[in-house]
Amino acid sequence: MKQTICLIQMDITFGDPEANVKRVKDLMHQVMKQLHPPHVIVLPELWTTGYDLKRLHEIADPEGEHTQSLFAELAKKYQVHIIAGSIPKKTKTGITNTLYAFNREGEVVTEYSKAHLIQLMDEHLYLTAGSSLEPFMLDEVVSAGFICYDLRFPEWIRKAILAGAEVLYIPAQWPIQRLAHWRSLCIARAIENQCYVIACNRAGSDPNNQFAGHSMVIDPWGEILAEADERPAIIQVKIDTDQVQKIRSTIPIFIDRRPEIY
Ligand SMILES: NC(=O)CCC(=O)C(=O)O
Repeated sequence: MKQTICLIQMDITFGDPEANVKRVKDLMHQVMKQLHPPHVIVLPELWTTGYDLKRLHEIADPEGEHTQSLFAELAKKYQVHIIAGSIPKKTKTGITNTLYAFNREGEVVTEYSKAHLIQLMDEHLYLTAGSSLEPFMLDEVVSAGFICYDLRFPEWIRKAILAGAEVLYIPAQWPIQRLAHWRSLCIARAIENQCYVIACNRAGSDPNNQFAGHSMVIDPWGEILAEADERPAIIQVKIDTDQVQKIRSTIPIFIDRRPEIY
C-alpha cells in the first residue's frame, strides 16, 4: 500500500490553544490545496498548549471534545487521515497527554495516552500516564501511535509491532540538547522493528527549552526518506508498506527471535 505522508513541523505558541488551532487550520489548508495532497497529515506533541504545564488545568481540552469535533470536521472536509499529534486532555482523574488519530471519514480510530512521563520535563508532576495501546487501521495499513519519550522504551513499542503494526507515528516535543538521541532512537526503532517510523517534532522554543525539529520519515531498512532541519517545515514523503514484509523476509528477525529465553 502506497501512502503520501505529510508532517507539519510547526512552532507552538506557549499556552495559547486559540492561536495554535488557527495555525494548524491555516497550515492544513495550505497542505491540502496542493495539486497532490497527502493521504495522512501528522502533527507534533501537545501542539495546542506547548509545555505550559502549570496552566494545564485551565487550558487542557475537557474530555478531548474540542479536538474530536475539530478534526472530525477537518478530516471529512479535506478527505485526509489525520494523526492529530497529542493534546492535553482533562478527565475526571487527571490530565493526560493524548494522541488522537482520525480517518478521512472523520472517525476517531485511536486514542492513546502517553505511557512514559518524562520527569526531566516535569510531566510526572502535572500529567497522568496512560497504560493501554491499540494498533489501528488507516486504509489497509496497521499503524500505531507513541509520544516522544515513549521512543526510549523499545519493549513498549515492540508490543505494537507484535500486534501487527507496520507504521509507527511519533509526535514529539524533543529538545535540541538531545538531538543526537532523537535521531539515533528513531532510526533504531525502525531497524529493530523493520517498520516505518514517522516522527513529527516541533520547531521553535518555549521559556524552558529550544526544540530540535528534525522531523523524520525512516523506512524499514533504517534509511531516512526525509528529514527537516530545526526550522518550521512541512515535509511530504511517499511510503510503500509492501517494503515492511520484504525486509522482514530478507532478515527474518520475527522468526529468529527467542522470547522464551528473554
Ligand atoms: N516531550 C518529551 O517526551 C521529550 C523527551 C525527551 O526529551 C527525551 O527523551 O530526551
